[in-house]
Amino acid sequence: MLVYAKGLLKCGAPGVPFFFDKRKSFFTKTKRGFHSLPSVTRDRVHFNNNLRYSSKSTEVVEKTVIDMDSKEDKADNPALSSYDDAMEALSTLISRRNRGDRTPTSGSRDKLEQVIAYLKILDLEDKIKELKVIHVAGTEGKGSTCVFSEAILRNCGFRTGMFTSPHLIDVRERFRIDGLDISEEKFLQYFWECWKLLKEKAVDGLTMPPLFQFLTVLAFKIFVCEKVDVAVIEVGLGGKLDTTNVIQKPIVCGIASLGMDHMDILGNTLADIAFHKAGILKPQIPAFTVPQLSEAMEVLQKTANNLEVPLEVVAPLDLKKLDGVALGLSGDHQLVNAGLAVSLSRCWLQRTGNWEKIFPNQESKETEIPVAFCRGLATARLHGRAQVVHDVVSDPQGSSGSTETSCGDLIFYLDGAHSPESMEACGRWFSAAVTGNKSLSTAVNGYRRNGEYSRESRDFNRVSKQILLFNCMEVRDPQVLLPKLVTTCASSGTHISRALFVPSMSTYNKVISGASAIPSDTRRKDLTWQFRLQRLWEKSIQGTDAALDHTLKSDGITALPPHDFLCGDAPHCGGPAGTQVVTSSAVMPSLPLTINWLRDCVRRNPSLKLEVLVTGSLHLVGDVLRLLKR
Ligand SMILES: Nc1ncnc2c1ncn2[C@@H]1O[C@H](COP(=O)(O)OP(=O)(O)OP(=O)(O)O)[C@@H](O)[C@H]1O
Ligand SMILES: [Mg+2]
Ligand SMILES: [Mg+2]
Repeated sequence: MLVYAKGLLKCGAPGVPFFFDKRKSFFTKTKRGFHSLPSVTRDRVHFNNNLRYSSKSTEVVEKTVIDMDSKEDKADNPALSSYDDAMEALSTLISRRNRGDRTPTSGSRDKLEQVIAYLKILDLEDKIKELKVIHVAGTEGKGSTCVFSEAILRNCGFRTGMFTSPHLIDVRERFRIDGLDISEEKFLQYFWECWKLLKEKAVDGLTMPPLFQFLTVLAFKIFVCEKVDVAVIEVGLGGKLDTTNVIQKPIVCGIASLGMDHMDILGNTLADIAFHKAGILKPQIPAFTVPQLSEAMEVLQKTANNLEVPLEVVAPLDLKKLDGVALGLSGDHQLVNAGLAVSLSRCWLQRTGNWEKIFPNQESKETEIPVAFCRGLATARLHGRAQVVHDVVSDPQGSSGSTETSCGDLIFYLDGAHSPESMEACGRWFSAAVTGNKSLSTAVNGYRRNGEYSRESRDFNRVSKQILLFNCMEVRDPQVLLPKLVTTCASSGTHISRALFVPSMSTYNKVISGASAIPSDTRRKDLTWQFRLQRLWEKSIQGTDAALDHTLKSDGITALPPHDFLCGDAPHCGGPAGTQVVTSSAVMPSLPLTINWLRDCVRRNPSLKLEVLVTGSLHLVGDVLRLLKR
């Protein structure tokens, strides 16, 4: 359903394609990846898609069969494994905490020692000391800062490795080599090498690592074997006790914007959070951060002083210095991340002795941004951060293949904000994007179908509606997140007229790939959380006190709202028998049904331009991208 535009950006660098080809068949793949191994015949391939969905609660997927013995055989011979086998093996490493259970676990202080033990088993303990690392912590903007830094150094001619989290669609997104997700072939090769060694040697006191620890040591394995010049590494959670903090001597450290998230683990004050993040600073290794609230900055500065770290606060990037080039990631907050990335990259080049070689005439012009840096900043890409996707809704009655259909427009604005500060950033970006969208020049971090520009003239006759598609994890506080979003949008002139609350499809106990099957919609879901979100929306944002379970059928499945729910000025009217309840929101039974319903809405109303902000959870954003991609 989706077409992306791969074009030349203003600075002349080719745009990086966002979605890569769907997975090639296993047979092609193994032939390409493992030439020396015996050829594989179809009947030896074992796909384990035998899944059952729980009828009870939050999308828990239970495997009816876990055939791990045969997985071990595949570890001996990667050519026998499919990508799904690797995902299934990975899923067995998911611990309680990954599933949203935040009960404190004991022994986290020993965690880094445990990671070092895994590195020893993989013969990586000394080799990772050779990696030239940029290490980035922070509450918001870590991933974006990493992506900008990686793109800058790649455009300066270096072989780059980047490890970020989380992934949205496929676990390989976490591992980029030279700016591209690692190939399946290489992933499987390194994955099984690590898996096998750890399985063999990790016994008794040292069991298999939990998921994030495994992924981190796998990243080290990949970067060492791929001989990257620079390894850009994002902290998973916090800093001090994070698995990535086994890095002893990075070239430079970055601390992105700090805010209130993961308080259950990091502490309830900004100072507590800053203390954990500052835990990545290393004696005398230069560090950069962005402007922070004084409560956070004091802690960062104190830690830096104790470690004799030169800590520099970097101002947001001045767009004028980019010579008219737009950043590859949208939103004003990205200027903050880009500024940090420029300083990190420059410092990395200087400390590795490359700055003078590459820019012999640039010493005196430190304040200028080299052209290679601009190219990196303009071509950096990251899914689900201020990403715009124009959906292509086909008109069953219209002339097929024509861009001039009689359907309305459906545009998704996707941003994985999930903290109060990022909600504000997201609200500002959404408002600016929908207001500026009339010029149709905003979709840098997104897609545009061919011929889209022909629609411009029709925009005058369209009725634009901004609606919200929202979910968040239960550990987060929607009482803070939702009002932050709505008031930020309102103060920038954007009124969100309707809100849809929907459960995510992704599960916390299964690692899936881009090609994994989309769960069927036939199962019943527990929508208690979504009804709570809706009640909150109606009460504290709309000021209504409606009895909201009117759409809930007796079998526990909600009905979809009528199609005119989004376009008319009159809000949704309905209610239990004999009552009239007026709402500006709805709980949707599932994400696939919601996307289809939105498409139906614009099919039925050619004058409607639906601008859907998808936010609150990176899982939700990833799921929507996955659905739009198909
Ligand atoms: N500098 C910033 N200030 C405020 N919000 C930001 C900033 N940078 C990014 N964001 C918000 O945070 C979201 C996540 O951005 P990004 O992936 O770069 O951060 P992250 O720290 O890696 O997040 P995560 O905790 O999901 O790993 C964005 O979608 C955006 O809403
Ligand atoms: Mg976060
Ligand atoms: Mg991240």
